[in-house]
Amino acid sequence: MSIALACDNITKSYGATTALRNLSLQLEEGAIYGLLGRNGAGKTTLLNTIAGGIGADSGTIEVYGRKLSKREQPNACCYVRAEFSHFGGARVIEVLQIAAAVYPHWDWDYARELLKLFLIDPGQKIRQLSSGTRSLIGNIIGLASRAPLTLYDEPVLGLDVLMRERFYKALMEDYANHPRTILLSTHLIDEIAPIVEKICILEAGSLLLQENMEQIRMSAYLIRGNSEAVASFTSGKRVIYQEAYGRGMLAAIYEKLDDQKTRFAKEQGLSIETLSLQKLFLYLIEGGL
Ligand SMILES: Nc1ncnc2c1ncn2[C@@H]1O[C@H](COP(=O)(O)OP(=O)(O)OP(=O)(O)O)[C@@H](O)[C@H]1O
Repeated sequence: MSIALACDNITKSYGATTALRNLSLQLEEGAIYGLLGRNGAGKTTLLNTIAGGIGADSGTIEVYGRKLSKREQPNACCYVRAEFSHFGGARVIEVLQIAAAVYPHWDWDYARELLKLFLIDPGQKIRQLSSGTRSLIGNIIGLASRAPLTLYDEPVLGLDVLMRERFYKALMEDYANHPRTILLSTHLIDEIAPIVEKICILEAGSLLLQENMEQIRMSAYLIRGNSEAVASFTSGKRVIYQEAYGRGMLAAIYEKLDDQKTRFAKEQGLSIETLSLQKLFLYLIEGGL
């Protein structure tokens, strides 16, 4: 599997605030990645640094094996910012014409299809659109650009549930037909869990976890029961969070459990549940263990 993006040891500070701290990250070609992190974790700074909008203080970025110079905007990359607010006086169609000129793989038929899907009048001016619809313009550009590396910063921010579902479906379908590398930040963690193949969690400017969703589904569990039994079962396993729970204990673990181990836990009177991505995220951040 070849590497689409390699960030090596990136640090970026804004005055006294360090937004990215010695961050290293590799994205494989042909995969959808979810970029998670709480407010201020550094997601936008990372995306904007990759896209060349911000220069890192140190570290290197390679896109498809080519090292970028500071603030270089990689040709292969389309970066969709959180709130599309450019060219307020221009009409939607004019903005798409600009995008068509910028992105070599642009697909006009698909862009028109997306305008219909998202119920957008191409003759309307950007500044007349609601903020959710403006986000959709950015998403149309991200999809129709077919850029080999597409970065979305909170693409569903401000979208109603219907438009969110339409966007997720369009993303999945188009990705299936035109595989590329997509990195997508969001706070709606459980919504993107079925869509992304891998996740990257940022915490305080560093990469806390990078993992396949498949691996997460097999490894993230919540164990509940009598304190001694929980302690004994989780001993030697990666416990990411624990707390007193009623008269017993609750522990979130990150460890593959085979049928034998699950059976054994149940025999000890413990309850075992798989953790959703959102819960895993919460326990990782809360626990810090
Ligand atoms: N232009 C700026 N000047 C000063 N500090 C900044 C600037 N942009 C970001 N920061 C700070 O850098 C840190 C990372 O911010 P960033 O916007 O990258 O986080 P984020 O993960 O995208 O957050 P959110 O989920 O809230 O959008 C925060 O502490 C933020 O306050």
